[in-house]
Amino acid sequence: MTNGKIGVTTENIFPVIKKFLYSDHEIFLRELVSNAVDATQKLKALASRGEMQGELGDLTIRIAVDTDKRLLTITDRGIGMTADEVDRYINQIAFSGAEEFMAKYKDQAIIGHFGLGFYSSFMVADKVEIITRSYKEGSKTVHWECNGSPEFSMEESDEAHDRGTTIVLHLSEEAKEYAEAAKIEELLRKYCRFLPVPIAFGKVKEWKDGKYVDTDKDNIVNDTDPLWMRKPADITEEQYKEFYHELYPTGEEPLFSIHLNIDYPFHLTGILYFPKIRNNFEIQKNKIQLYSNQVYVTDQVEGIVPEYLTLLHGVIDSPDIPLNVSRSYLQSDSNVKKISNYITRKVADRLQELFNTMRPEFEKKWDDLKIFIQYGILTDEKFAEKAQSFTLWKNTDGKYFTPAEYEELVKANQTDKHQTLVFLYVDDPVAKLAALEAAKGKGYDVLEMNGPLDNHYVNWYESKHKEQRFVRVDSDIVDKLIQKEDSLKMSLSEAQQEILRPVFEAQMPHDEKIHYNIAFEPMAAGEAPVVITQNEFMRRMKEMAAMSGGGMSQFYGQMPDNFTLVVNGNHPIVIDILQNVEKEYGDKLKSITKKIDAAVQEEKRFEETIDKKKEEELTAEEKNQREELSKKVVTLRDERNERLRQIGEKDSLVRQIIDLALLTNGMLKGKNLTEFIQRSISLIEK
Ligand SMILES: Nc1ncnc2c1ncn2[C@@H]1O[C@H](COP(=O)(O)OP(=O)(O)OP(=O)(O)O)[C@@H](O)[C@H]1O
Repeated sequence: MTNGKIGVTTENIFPVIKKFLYSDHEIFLRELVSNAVDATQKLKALASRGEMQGELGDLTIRIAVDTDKRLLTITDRGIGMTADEVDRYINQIAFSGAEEFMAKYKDQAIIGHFGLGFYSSFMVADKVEIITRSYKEGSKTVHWECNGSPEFSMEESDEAHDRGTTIVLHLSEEAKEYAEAAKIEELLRKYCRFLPVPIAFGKVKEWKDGKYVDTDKDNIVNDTDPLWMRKPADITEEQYKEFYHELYPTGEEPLFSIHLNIDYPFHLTGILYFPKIRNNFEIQKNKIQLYSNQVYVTDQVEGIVPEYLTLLHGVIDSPDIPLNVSRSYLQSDSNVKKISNYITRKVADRLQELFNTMRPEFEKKWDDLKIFIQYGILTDEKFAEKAQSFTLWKNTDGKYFTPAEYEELVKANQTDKHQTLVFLYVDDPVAKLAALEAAKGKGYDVLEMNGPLDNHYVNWYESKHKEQRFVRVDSDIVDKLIQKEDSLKMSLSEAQQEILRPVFEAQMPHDEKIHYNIAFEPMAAGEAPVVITQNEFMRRMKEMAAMSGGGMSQFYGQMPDNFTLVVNGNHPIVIDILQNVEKEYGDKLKSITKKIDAAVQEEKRFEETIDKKKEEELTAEEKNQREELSKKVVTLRDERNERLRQIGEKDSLVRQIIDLALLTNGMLKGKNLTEFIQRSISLIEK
C-alpha cells in the first residue's frame, strides 16, 4: 500500500477546479468515457500490431449508477494501467496537466474543457476510485483512491478484476443528480452519441405483464460508425436524410447535404445540411454540432464556421480545432480561419455543382435556399464572388434567371435615358396587382422579392453594379419607373394644379404613422385617377433599419412612412373635378385668381427693382413694402385655399378616387373602409 501526495504545487487544486468549471460540471462524464474509449482504441491498435496476447473479447464500455449509494461507475476493457502507470499518468501527469490548465486559462472563457481529463471527476465526486489491471501479462490489480485532497492511496493486490479500468465516483451531495439513470442517459446522448466504441447503459427494456422489465440485451447508447466518418461514395441520399432526422428528430426534410472531408492541412470531416426554414432564421442558429474525434464538444460554432453558415445544420468533426481556448483566441487563430475558408469554398463548390448538374431541382429549392445564399453574399466577400454564378432571381411568372441571364432579358426595354438598367420588382404581387399590371402593360418584366434579406441584397447588388438599379413597381407612377425620353404631356396647367391641390388636401387620409404628400403627374388617361407610390430609397432604409434592430431601427422606426398621392393630370375625372370646383366657387374664383396674379406680378416687379441690392442696403421703407406685398399674396392665397378646402371637403368624388387608390394598395382599413362602402352605395343610388 502506497500513500502519497499528488505531484502538484498548488495545495488544493480541487476547490478551484470546481469553482472554475461550475457551469459545466457535466463534462466530467465526457472526459471519463473518452478516456475509456482511448484505452480501448489503444488496446485494439496493440492487438492489430500483434503486441498483445490473448483475446480482445467484448470491448463494450459499461456505465452503471447506484442511486441510493450515489455511485457512478464507468468500466472499460481497454489497456488498463500498472501501478507504475497510475503513478505516472494519474498522480503526476494528469495533475500537472490540471495545474497547467488552470494557469493558462484562468482568465478566459473556455469552449471545450479538454485537457482537464480525469480530474474533472472531482467536480462531482467526494471520492474517486480507480480499479485497474493492465493488459500486460502478469499484471496485478491496482486500487487507487483519492478524496479530493492532494493525498491519495494506492494498493496493488490480487483482487479479481478484468483487464481494463473501472472508475467509481462517490458523488457529492450536490451532484447527486448524476446518480439518476435519466440524467446519465441524457448526458450520454449529448456527449457520447457517436463515440467509436459501444457504450452500454443498463439493459434494453421490454413490455411484459403490464410493465417494463429489463431484457438481457445491453442498451447501447451510441452509434459507433456515424455517417460523417464513412466515405461519401458509399452513402445514399436516403442515408443522408435519415442521419439528419437522427440529429434533428423534429426537423423538416433538409434541402441539400454537403459532405466535408479533408486531410490536409488539417483534419476535418462532417456533414452540413441546408435546412428548410423561412423567415425566422435567427432562432435556428447554432444547430451545427462540433465534435473532436467523435466526442461532442459544443454547438457554439461561431468563429469556426463562417457566420452565415451558422444557419446550417449538421456536424463538424475535427481534432485540429483547438478546443480548450477562448472564443476570441479561436477567431484569430489562423488554422481556424483556414478551416472556415475551406468550408466556405466547399459549400460554394457544392452549390455550383448542384446548379450545374440539376438546375430544375435547384430552382425548385431556390425559395428556401435563397436566404442562406443572400446571407452568405452579404457577409462573406469570397462567397459573394462565387455565388454570382448560381444566384437566382425569380420573376412574377415563376421563372428563374441568373443575374446575367436576367440582364440579357430586360436590357433592351428597361434601360432608362441615363443608360441605367432598371430591374423592377414587387414584394406582394397580389396586394400590388395594379402597379404590377401597369408595369407589365409597358412590356416590363417584374421580379418577385419578398425575402427578409432582399432589401439588403438589392443594396449590395447596386453597390457592385453602378449602372443598375432596383425599383419597386409601386415606388412611382409607371411612366417614371424607367424614365425614357418621350414623356407624356399633362393637360392640367400649373394654375389648375394650384387650384386642385387644396381640394385634394382637404380629403387626405389622416394617419399619424403615415405621411402623405400630393403630386400631379401626366399619366395616360386610361390609368387610375389617383395612384399611391412610396419612395424607393426611404422605404428601403426604413425596412432595413427595422431588420437590423438597435439604434438605427429606433431612429428610422420613429419616422413616418412616406407615401405620395399622385393625381393623374390627364384623367377625365380629375378634369371633371376641376370643372365642378370652378362652378362651385363661381365668378369669385376668377376674380380672386386675377387678384392673386396681379399681386404676384406686383411683387415680382418690386423684386426686380431691388434686385441687385443686398439685404443691409435696403431702406426701411423698401423692406416694409416688400413685406406688405408678400403678405398680400399670402393672404389672398390663403383666402382662396380656404374656400377651395371647404369645397374639397364636400367633394365626395375626390374622396372616392383617393380611397380607390388606397384600396388598390390594401391601405384602406377600418372606419375609412366602412365609410368608403357607404359612400359607394350612395353614389350608385344617385
Ligand atoms: N480508463 C483508462 N484506462 C487506461 N488509462 C487511462 C484511463 N483513464 C486515464 N488513463 C491514463 O491517464 C492519463 C491521464 O488522463 P487524463 O484524462 O487526465 O488526461 P488525457 O486523457 O491524457 O488527456 P485529455 O483527457 O486532456 O485529453 C491518460 O493519458 C491515460 O494514460
